[in-house]
Amino acid sequence: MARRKIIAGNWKMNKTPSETTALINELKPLVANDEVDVVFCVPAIDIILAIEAAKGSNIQIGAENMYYEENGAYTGEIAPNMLTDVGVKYVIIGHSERREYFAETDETVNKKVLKAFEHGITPIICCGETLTQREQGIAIDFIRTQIKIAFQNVSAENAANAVIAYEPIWAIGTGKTATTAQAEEVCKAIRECIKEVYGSDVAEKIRIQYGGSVNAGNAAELFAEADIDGGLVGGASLKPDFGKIVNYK
Ligand SMILES: O=C(CO)COP(=O)(O)O
Repeated sequence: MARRKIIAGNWKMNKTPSETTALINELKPLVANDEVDVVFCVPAIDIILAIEAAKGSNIQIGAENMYYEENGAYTGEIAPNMLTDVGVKYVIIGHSERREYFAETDETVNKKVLKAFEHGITPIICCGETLTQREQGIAIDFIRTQIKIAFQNVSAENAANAVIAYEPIWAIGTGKTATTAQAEEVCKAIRECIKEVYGSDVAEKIRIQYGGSVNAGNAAELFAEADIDGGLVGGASLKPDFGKIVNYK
């Protein structure tokens, strides 16, 4: 079964609201491609303007984070219904930068994933090993644990619609991409793990992205792999290069 590719940009902590409209207007014609899902995950304060600017294009807007409670005394957090209220369809959950700098754990990732589905938002669930873990040969074991905890109590129907982003931490923002074989090996292992939990139907449907120094030069080779269904792109998503990544064929 052919899975539709999903190519998402993660703007991280870049671009002010005034820069947002200009960047989306610049990229809009470059990312026009009806054969893939194109998502821009932008800072919370940019979301409303991004949605406005993306109107009439194939770009869907996502958030970079979300809290797992409905509302209340959680200063500084964004609730799921604040995102759906303005038309957000995707949310990145458990990016390694959030795990490292903002104390996110596999357990909070799981709570956020469940909450996102409850609100009809598709989570882009991030996983990935450190360089030490890779060198010690425990990368796949580590990622299997991340995945199993992230999906606890997630129904098969929801799991089939989830997106997983495999992002080796040592490849993020370093210019050091995993080789195509390394990326495919782990994405395949993730699909195998999903198959063990949910069966082959869900495993065949779920989309698995690769992220970590994806650029216009390596996207085509990565996305041609059997288990890589697109990319989560950081630095290169802020430039016209993103158009080349989306139109990688
Ligand atoms: O973390 C990433 C996307 O979420 C990858 O970032 P870079 O593409 O800048 O390496």
